[in-house]
Formats: sequence, structure tokens, C-alpha cells
Amino acid sequence: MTEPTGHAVTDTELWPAPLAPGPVDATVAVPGSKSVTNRGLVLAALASEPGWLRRPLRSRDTLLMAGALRAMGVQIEETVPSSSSLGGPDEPGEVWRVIPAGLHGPVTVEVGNAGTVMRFLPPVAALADGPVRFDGDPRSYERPLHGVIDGLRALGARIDDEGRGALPMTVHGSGSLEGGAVEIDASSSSQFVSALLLSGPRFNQGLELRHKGGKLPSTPHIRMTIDMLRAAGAQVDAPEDGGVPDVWRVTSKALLGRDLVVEPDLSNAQPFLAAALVTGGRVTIPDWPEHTTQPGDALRGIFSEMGGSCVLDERGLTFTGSGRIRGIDADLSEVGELTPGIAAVAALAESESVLRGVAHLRLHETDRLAALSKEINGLGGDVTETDDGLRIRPRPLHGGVFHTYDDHRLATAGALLGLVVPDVRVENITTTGKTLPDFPDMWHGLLGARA
Ligand SMILES: O=C(O)C1=C[C@@H](OP(=O)(O)O)[C@@H](O)[C@H](O)C1
Ligand SMILES: C=C(OP(=O)(O)O)C(=O)O
Repeated sequence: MTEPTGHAVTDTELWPAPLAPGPVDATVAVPGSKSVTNRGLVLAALASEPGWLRRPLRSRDTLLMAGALRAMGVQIEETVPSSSSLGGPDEPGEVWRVIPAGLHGPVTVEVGNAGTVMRFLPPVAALADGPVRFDGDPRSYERPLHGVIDGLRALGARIDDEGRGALPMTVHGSGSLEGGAVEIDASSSSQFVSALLLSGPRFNQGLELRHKGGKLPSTPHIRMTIDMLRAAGAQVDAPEDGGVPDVWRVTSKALLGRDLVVEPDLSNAQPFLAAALVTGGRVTIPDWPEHTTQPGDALRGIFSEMGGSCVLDERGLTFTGSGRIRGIDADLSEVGELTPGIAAVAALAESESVLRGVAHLRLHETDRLAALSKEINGLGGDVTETDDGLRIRPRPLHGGVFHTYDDHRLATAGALLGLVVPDVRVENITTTGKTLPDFPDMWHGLLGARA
């Protein structure tokens, strides 16, 4: 087994996960989607007129994206909404006004460990005038980027990566990119496809992108990219709409500024829904969208199959646990980011689970397959890695330290186990700040207690 990337543990980093005194019963308002916020920022920055993001996610990944775009010249004003000053519907919550400008270097972009920043911004940098250096957390050097680097080079960009095919690197933008036809292997991350599509309308010849290689993961995220491009006025031909399989075409065209209301992050709703499942309780997530491309929507089916039921109505999504937890045999390739939360529930089930189609998770924030098996087994579980996923045989669990390897979804998975297993201590709970900085308070709030 590969050892997941991580830092040394010190006692001060351990968070005592609260134990649920009984079935949870709560309404949890979940902040905006990371994936929608970061796409919205990129598209607004590339538009030919100002736009707005309402209820954006404010977290490490989205602040890194906003910071990078600002450094390249884009103005992003964070405002409190008021219909008169914003000229749009008066929505509660934060509003970011994005005013595009000529993109320029020299700048250094800090990507942290955000896949969306390290993949979506190099094509934007290729459109900037001047060098844009990309650097980030040590783990960002290990995450795949070849699809973006090779793709951009083939489309006319000059990139200096000293032969690494990964970060750190410098994109020497010349103010425009020729674009045209290109073939990449995006089997290790759907974000390669999304990255090139998002900037495609700004390439001189547009883009004809072909994926050649193993199965593409996370296709709902590609659909999200296409839908958001179209909503910004782009013309996109996609395989899902009866086009050629694995080929996307984007026409060169100015993008419009949008007034975008960001949906709640359904993947961040996962631990709260899971809390209802593992305690036999009930949780309502307000503003759950009726139609969405977010992979978290699949939780309605997955968690119902594992033991519960859900109702989507004007109050939002209400999930009620049945008090029993069934194992599941599931191909999660489309919804890979849900795997840590599903694995944690599966470890508490009555029967075995097999989670398949997620080999690419070895290249996520950490090696998630190695980390999940090691940490659940550290609490007495029986998890084995397969070629493309995990086999989880439930066993009685005991307390202990749950290491998180700087991975927000490992941290929320540990908190979930601690809800029903006494004395689980989660290392570095603040790593949830990647996408959900309020997680510890929200988790205590779920139980009716304060942090
Ligand atoms: O485009 C996006 O917003 C994302 C795509 C997926 O990436 P991969 O295809 O690399 O799994 C997903 O796991 C990630 O959390 C967000
Ligand atoms: C894989 C994830 O993130 P990233 O955008 O960094 O790839 C995730 O949030 O689960």
C-alpha cells in the first residue's frame, strides 16, 4: 500500500469528534458550491462585460482562485447585496462583482492544493500578457497536470515546466492563443477537459478537444462546465448532446457577464446527510436544487439505497435515516469526490460494500484509497484496496486518531465516524477550510451544541 502524503501529527492538531447523543434532527444551510464558484469566477473574468456571483463559496480554494485572477488584473469586489446598487434581484448572502480587464503578468499564482485552480488557470494565463508562474502545496506537484500542459502547448502556448509535466511551472502568455484541434488523455482528471473548454471561447480559432485514453471520470463536472459556458453565451458542441463521443467543440466568441446565483455545495452536504443515515435521524438541506449537474445530487439515490429515504420539496432536501445501514456495490467513477463519505458510512453498515471505478482518487488531495483504508483500519475496520476502489467489510470500530493528510474529505469522514464511535480524534480538522471553513461549528450545531 502506498503511504498517503501527510504531515507529522501533534496532539494539538487533534479534534475530539463529538459523539451524537441520539438521532440528529437539524436543518443545515450549506454554503455555495466550490465547483460552481470557481467556474463562475473564471468565466466572469474571461467575459467582455462585468458579472456577478451571488452566494459564492468563501473557502481556501475559491479565495485562491479569486486572488489569482485579481493578480492577473481582474477586479473582484466583495459586496453586501442591495437591489439598487447591484441592479439585480435582491438575494441574501454575499455578492462578488467581477470586472474583467486585460490579463497580464508577471505574477505568481498560488494554487494551494486546489485542482480547479491548478487546472483551470493555466489556459487563462496563456491568454495573459506576460509570464504567470504557478506554484502550490507540495501535493500540487504530484497531482496530474499533463493534459493541460500538453494540450496548451499543442494549441500554441509556451510553458516552462523544466520537463516535469507538473507544477511548479511558468506559462509565458502572449496576450492570445491560437487554439484549434487538440487531443489529450483526461482519464486521470475530468478537470483537464473542463480547463480547456472554459477558456476555449477566447482562443482565436476556438477549440476542438478530443479525449483519447481510459474512461473519463467525473463526467457530471464536464456537463457543469458545458452548461455554465452556454449560460455565458458560448457555443459548445458536446458528445452528450448527440455529438462525436469524447469530442467537444467550442466556437471562438465573446462571453457575456452573468448574474449567477451559486447553488449550495451538495458534496459538502454529504457529511450532514450521512449523519442522518448513521444515527437514524433527519437532516434538511435548504435550497437543494431541483436540477443540477453537481455530483452530490447522486447522494439522494446512494444514501437511500444504503438505508433511508429522502423528500425534495419547498423546504429543501430532507433525508431520514431508517436506523439500519446497508452496504452498497457501486461504481463511483462519475461521483468520485463522494467516495470518502460513502466509505465512512460503509464502514458502519451491516453488510459488505464494494466501491469501484475510482482509481483516479489515488491522485486527489491525497491518495484517498490508501488513506481511507489505513485510517478506517486504524479504528479497527477491515478495508482493502482493490485495483480501482475499496472493499469494506464492516467490523465494530473503536476510538483513535484519524489522520487526514491535508484532505478535507478525509477530515469530514473522520468526523462522521466519530459521531457514533466514541473517542475518535481527527487530525487537523481545519483542513476542511479547503471547501468548508465553518465545518467544526456546523458539525457541533448539528448536535445542538457549540464548538
Ligand atoms: O471540475 C471540478 O470542479 C471537479 C472535478 C472532479 O475532479 P476529477 O475529475 O479530477 O476527479 C472532482 O473530483 C473535483 O472535486 C471537482
Ligand atoms: C478532488 C477534490 O478537489 P480538487 O478540486 O482539488 O480536485 C475534492 O474536492 O474532492
